[in-house]
Amino acid sequence: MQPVIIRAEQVEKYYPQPSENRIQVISPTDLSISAGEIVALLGPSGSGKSTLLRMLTGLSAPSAGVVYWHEKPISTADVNVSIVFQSFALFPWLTVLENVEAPLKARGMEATERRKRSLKILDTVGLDGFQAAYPKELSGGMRQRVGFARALVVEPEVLFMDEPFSALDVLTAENLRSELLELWQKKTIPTKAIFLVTHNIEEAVLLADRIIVLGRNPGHVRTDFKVSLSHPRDRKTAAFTQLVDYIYKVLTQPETKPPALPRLGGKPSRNQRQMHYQMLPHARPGGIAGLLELVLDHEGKDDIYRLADDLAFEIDDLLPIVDAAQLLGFLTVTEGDAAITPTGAEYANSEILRQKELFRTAALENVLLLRQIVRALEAKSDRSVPEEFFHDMLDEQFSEDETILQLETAINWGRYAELFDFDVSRRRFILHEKLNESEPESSAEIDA
Ligand SMILES: Nc1ncnc2c1ncn2[C@@H]1O[C@H](COP(=O)(O)OP(=O)(O)OP(=O)(O)O)[C@@H](O)[C@H]1O
Repeated sequence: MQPVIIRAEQVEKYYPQPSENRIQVISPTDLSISAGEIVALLGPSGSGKSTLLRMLTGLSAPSAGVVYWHEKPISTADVNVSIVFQSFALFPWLTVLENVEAPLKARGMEATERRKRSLKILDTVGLDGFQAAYPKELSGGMRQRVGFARALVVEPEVLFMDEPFSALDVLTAENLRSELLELWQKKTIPTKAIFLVTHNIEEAVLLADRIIVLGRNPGHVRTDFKVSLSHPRDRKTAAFTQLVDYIYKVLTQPETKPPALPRLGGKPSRNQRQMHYQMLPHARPGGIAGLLELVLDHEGKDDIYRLADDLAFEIDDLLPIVDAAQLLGFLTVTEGDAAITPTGAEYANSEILRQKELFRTAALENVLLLRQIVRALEAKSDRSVPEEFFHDMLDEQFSEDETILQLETAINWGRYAELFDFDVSRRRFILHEKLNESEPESSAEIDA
């Protein structure tokens, strides 16, 4: 067991109000950070990730509870941490070298020693030759390298990062992430633990040894688990995708107790494979069409957070719509950037009947549950099947609430695509007339 460096005991954060009520941001929370681990903190907007980070670093005092640093209250301990911010937070009037020297200067280090250390760390993070440049002369990626150099130059025992890669383009972010991981794994830096706040599930799974998911209203730990995948981690492996799917599911079902972590690695079991296809994001076709039109308006590609901003949506409300568009093959998402596919663009540009046709083809190709419903309906001479039949099937994999939501979504999509109808009073699926009359070839497609 590695020693615990930071331990938060029943820490809370609330803001007093003029009235008697107070705004509770973090409810009483226990959390610790041990040597040797990279901990990623995920959670929806406003769940208190940055607030928790600030309390763990000593930047902000908890309203109640205590943060211990090597078992000493943080207020009296000799704390050695650095923080890397999303916004880089560099001094624009100082050169790269002066920016990196600043924290050493603040600690009273003598000039020659501090220059020597700063030049060495600039070299380590790939900024050799840029000492005399000013931040405004640098690209975002280079600026964040300065941010890392400035954080690492003090040789922090714990390195804190608050969404350090989210302001960077995809390739730069990927590059910096793997360089940081290399420094950490080869022990080029003496840092003993890393604490990363992120919105990016894949980033957490790529880097972290442990992932904590916060819930909100008020902020609390929903789940805290170890990631047992070995490095380097490959996004394309089954284990990686299973873990990303699992976290996604936890984040999009804030009211449900997180299920047990799936067994990772190897071939996914039949159930896991099915779940991968059957977990329908709770989105409506109208929402999907709206999103695609907006992406098309933004020249076919945009950052998901910017899209959420434009729509005045919480990111967590937008994610199921993005996920649905992705599942249908209308959108691809890489590292937070959504790009419309040719079919997606055609869908966004078409009139309603053509849209339905495109949706129908995409749904039958990509959504196992819809294929299963249509196939079952076609197999019946009266072209109708009770809802209960699918309810029982889904019930084996999902909670009761989720089963109902899955069926609601399937009914919504199936009706819109004119694949089938649903008789609410008899709770029965009915094969859509048009499908029988005008598309006899659909069963071949369904069997494919
Ligand atoms: N001074 C304050 N007074 C009242 N409420 C505050 C104050 N500072 C922060 N909050 C609230 O605390 C909550 C948590 O904020 P915090 O920035 O820690 O969340 P977060 O999970 O990091 O969010 P994001 O992912 O959007 O950065 C938010 O609802 C915010 O509005």
